Amino acid sequence: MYLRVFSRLFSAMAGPRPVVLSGPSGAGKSTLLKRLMKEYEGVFGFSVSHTTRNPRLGEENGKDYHYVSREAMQEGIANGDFIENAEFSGNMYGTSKASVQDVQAKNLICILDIDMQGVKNIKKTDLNPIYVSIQPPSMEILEKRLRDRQTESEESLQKRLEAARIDMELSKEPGIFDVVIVNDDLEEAYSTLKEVLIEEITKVQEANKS
Ligand SMILES: Nc1ncnc2c1ncn2[C@@H]1O[C@H](COP(=O)(O)OP(=O)(O)OP(=O)(O)O)[C@@H](O)[C@H]1O
Ligand SMILES: Nc1nc2c(ncn2[C@@H]2O[C@H](COP(=O)(O)O)[C@@H](O)[C@H]2O)c(=O)[nH]1
Repeated sequence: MYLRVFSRLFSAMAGPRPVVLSGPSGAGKSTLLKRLMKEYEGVFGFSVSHTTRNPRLGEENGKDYHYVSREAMQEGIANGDFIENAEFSGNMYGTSKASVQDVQAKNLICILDIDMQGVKNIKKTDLNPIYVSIQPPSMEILEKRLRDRQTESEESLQKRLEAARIDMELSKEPGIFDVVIVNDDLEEAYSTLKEVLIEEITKVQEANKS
């Protein structure tokens, strides 16, 4: 009895669980998370990663990513500023401790959009997120989505497709993800994602009322 009360109290004090969205480049993670953040304003906060890749048209420094040089990133890693970092498609990416703390300090659900290497490294920490894999319906559809997005050179596209093949295989392994969502029909994928997160969403909404 006391243990149950204590554990409820502790989980309320600890704040909402973060959410890790992972899956192949082009599967639809950003599309889904942007929609979630728009519908549930004041509930989610995005963990703004660092990257050495160049900004895409329309992306903003400090909002989509912190765009940094390889040297600055390596220095930050050496200083212990990052929870995890990875090399993906010829660029460095990483989640800084500050980016997660900024969101958690506001008692929001922290969303991390990270690749499979990041997932494996986050599992070694005490972050305790809900792990969601967003998968495309097929390699053919993924390739079409990536090409239509017009953000990648042919070289970058091929590297991303290669990483996607590995990601799609690994996502089938039991125990890595709490849920795997196939993003075929966007409305269906979005409503499944909301169902998965509704408990945490409600917690934050209740806390915001008081
Ligand atoms: N269900 C869907 N049906 C059709 N197109 C989609 C669907 N979901 C996303 N898209 C489109 O596919 C493209 C890739 O989506 P998005 O950029 O969200 O992927 P991502 O997983 O965030 O990729 P990355 O990891 O490279 O940032 C976008 O142009 C997006 O509009
Ligand atoms: N391990 C990490 N992976 C990250 C991080 N931020 C983004 N990503 C992943 O990189 C790829 C490519 O992203 P893009 O914006 O260049 O298309 C994608 O799979 C992201 O999930 C991070 O901090 N750590």
